[in-house]
Amino acid sequence: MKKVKKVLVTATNYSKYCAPGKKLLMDYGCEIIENPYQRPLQFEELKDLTGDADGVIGGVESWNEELYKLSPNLKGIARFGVGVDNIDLKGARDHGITVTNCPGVNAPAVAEQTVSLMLCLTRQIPCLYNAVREGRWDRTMSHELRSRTVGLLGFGAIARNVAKRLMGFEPRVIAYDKYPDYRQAEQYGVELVSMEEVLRNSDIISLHLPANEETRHIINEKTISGMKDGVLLVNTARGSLVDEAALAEALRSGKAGGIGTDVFEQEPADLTNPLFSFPQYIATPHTSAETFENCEETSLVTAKALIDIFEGRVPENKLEV
Ligand SMILES: NC(=O)c1ccc[n+]([C@@H]2O[C@H](COP(=O)([O-])OP(=O)(O)OC[C@H]3O[C@@H](n4cnc5c(N)ncnc54)[C@H](O)[C@@H]3O)[C@@H](O)[C@H]2O)c1
Ligand SMILES: O=C(O)[C@H](O)COP(=O)(O)O
Repeated sequence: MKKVKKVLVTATNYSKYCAPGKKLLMDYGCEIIENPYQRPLQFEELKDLTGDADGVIGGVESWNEELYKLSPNLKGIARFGVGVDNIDLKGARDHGITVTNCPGVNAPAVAEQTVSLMLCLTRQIPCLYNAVREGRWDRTMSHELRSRTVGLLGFGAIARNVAKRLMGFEPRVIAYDKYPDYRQAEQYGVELVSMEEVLRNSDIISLHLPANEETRHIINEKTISGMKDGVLLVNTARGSLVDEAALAEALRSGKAGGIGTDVFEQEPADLTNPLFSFPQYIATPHTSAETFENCEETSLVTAKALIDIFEGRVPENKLEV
């Protein structure tokens, strides 16, 4: 008889919204252990849960050598998303653990939230809502996106979905990517330029890069000084891409006209962070990918990846180190 596989799910929102993937795993004969907290797990919590897991459907918690040693049965980590900056991939390989992610699956959801943040900033919707509630009939003027230049840093799956969704608003869209794909850029009506040109020419800059040593604090005092006065910044990628102290200074000096973020250097967000004192700073709690549609699709991709691993097949979305 086939041994029951234990699957630890650390990704949040799984129990309610991931029925298709959950069913696939249960039909295969898996026992599912879910994240008892609706937040990223800490090491101490993980180590108590991972001991006899054969597979993990992972969120943004950290996976490292110490945890791999405490997880002798672990054969696969299926990342419930794209970013794998939280997973020691070499360590996983050395312990015979296959890691997969879900490239492109949550891109429509994240792009939609990115464009929503852009619109909130350009049309100043949160500030104006507060004004109405406080009895100020503040008929502030705004720009339309059709007169703006939007600059994308990174032109991968999410950035392309942003460009596609922006088309109807008719801005000029420029982008920088270390590995430029000119055919894709043409398809989405985007001009590929240098990073300096994105910084210098954009009214709105949106970040769509992976988090790694090279991209850490890519938005800092120096790069901000190369931006237009009054620039609007949107970050739905990772908190580590920005130096939050430099962002606060940019808002204080007026160099930045507004900042919209879904991600933070520390999550959950630290409310003592000076950024929260600026009304032009708007934030969501890492929810860009939290849509019903994405959760269902991602649950299927992650379930299929783990079943492939349990069956000894190489999943198509296996990450190479
Ligand atoms: N807020 C959320 O919920 C959420 C959801 C999904 C993804 N993300 C984050 O967004 C990031 C981007 O996601 P994606 O699906 O577009 O990934 P992707 O891999 O499709 O795109 C990333 C792009 O960045 C480019 N790139 C890599 N390093 C670069 C560098 N140093 N300089 C310039 N370009 C570089 C790559 O060539 C690629 O085109 C993910 O890595 C993840 O961290 C956040
Ligand atoms: O990298 C990602 O895809 C996002 O951060 C979404 O991951 P989460 O749903 O686990 O936050």
